[in-house]
Amino acid sequence: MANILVADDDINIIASLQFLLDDHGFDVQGVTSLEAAKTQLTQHNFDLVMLDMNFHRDTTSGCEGIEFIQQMNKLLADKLPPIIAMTGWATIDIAVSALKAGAKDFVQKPWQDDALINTIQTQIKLAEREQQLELAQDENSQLKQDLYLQHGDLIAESAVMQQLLKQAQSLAKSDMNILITGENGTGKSLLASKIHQFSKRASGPFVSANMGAIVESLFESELFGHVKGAFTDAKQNRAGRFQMAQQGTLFLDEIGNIPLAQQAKLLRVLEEKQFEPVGSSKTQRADVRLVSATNTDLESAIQAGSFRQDLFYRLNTVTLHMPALKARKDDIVPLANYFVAKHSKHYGKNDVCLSECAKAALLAYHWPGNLRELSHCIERALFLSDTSITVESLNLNVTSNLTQQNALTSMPEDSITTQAKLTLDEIEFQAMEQRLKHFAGNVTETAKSLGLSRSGYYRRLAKYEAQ
Ligand SMILES: Nc1ncnc2c1ncn2[C@@H]1O[C@H](COP(=O)(O)OP(=O)(O)OP(=O)(O)O)[C@@H](O)[C@H]1O
Repeated sequence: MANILVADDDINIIASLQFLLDDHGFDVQGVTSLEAAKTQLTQHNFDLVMLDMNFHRDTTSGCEGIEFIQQMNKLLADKLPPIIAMTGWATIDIAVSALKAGAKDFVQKPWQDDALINTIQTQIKLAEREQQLELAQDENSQLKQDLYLQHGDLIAESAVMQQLLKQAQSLAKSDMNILITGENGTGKSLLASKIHQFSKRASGPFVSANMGAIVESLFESELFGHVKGAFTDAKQNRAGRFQMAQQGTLFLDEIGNIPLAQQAKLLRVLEEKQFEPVGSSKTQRADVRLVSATNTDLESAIQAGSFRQDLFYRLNTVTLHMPALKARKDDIVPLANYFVAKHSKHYGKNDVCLSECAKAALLAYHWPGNLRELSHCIERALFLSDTSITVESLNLNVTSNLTQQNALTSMPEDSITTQAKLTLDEIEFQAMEQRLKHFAGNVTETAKSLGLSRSGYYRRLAKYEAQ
């Protein structure tokens, strides 16, 4: 039901509008002064304002109404609902000035009921459409980010992955919340996007948010959005992930990283299926299917008091575990071939293949960084290879930056030349990758040793992955 504020010093006008609008299903709040109108507008959400232009018996200039519109536009900007100016007979100049000041339309008193209702409905619809447009623009940029996930191929030849996919496919049809566990780089995000594609919500958006990369002070704004002016840097209305994911799937990655204080806020949305953007008291329905992922042991985190048990139960109606790459050996060579094809295309190389010895080496390696490490390992090897990827070009025995230096010095001359052609970004990325290997895939330790926060680490990683 739409809420309408009627501001007029004549209580008869308020009463008759209340009567008429009530009859058409609107909720009406009446005020007889501009001060009261200002209080209402700053403290509550309205869908429309009907504003008289003169509030003192002896004034007919309309200046009071016009000044009020200008003042409210400055104060509330995008949060200001559409205003319809009410003018008396023969005051067309006032109506024009009101439109110039920011009113959306005007009606002349005495009004015709049908025309008035029509004007009100049109303005409310237009305002809604404007809001949806803003939301769609935010969604578009988010969807572009997620595109690579939506179209990513998923290689799963091992029995364990076949079984997991079958399970995911049947669970996807329900609307249950799903928790995906597994080490970093095992393909949790990719599985989440597949669950979305298998689900009834496939035609809706797939929106992801990395909880490890969100600064705590912006947590609510990121998830639930904010309205302009809600805090110092809130220059525009902004849709949060829950709004962007309406009728689709929201993927919360690194769920174990949500600070305790914020966990309560997420829990409330999951329990009540509704939320309010920061700075707004307008409640919105959360029509999303939640898939979350973690590489931490949430049950231990619950024991340690750093993760809420009630939130855990809300998130994991069902749990899917992504096995580490070393536990699905049958996938290693098909995945390596897939990455060779993918990166070859990117670098314009043709007909590069894995030597038999290289395949054996890939199978023997323990892959602490899982598929992400395999992908980067193949990409780097492609740089160094012409027709065949050899064991040497895979460079698999390196366990620290120091040994990486040694390995570099023992490389053939032309390989060093190729390394020397790497950009600073590529060198930095290699260093991050080596460090991750050194800490056996533990992101917290890796980030700490590089002097980065976890979120800083993920931001850099995301930058390379987008390249
Ligand atoms: N089965 C698969 N087939 C092909 N590519 C895959 C597969 N699984 C993962 N990948 C690719 O490996 C990389 C890492 O996967 P993804 O980001 O899904 O892992 P993750 O477990 O979510 O990692 P993190 O825990 O670090 O967020 C991505 O580039 C992804 O496209």
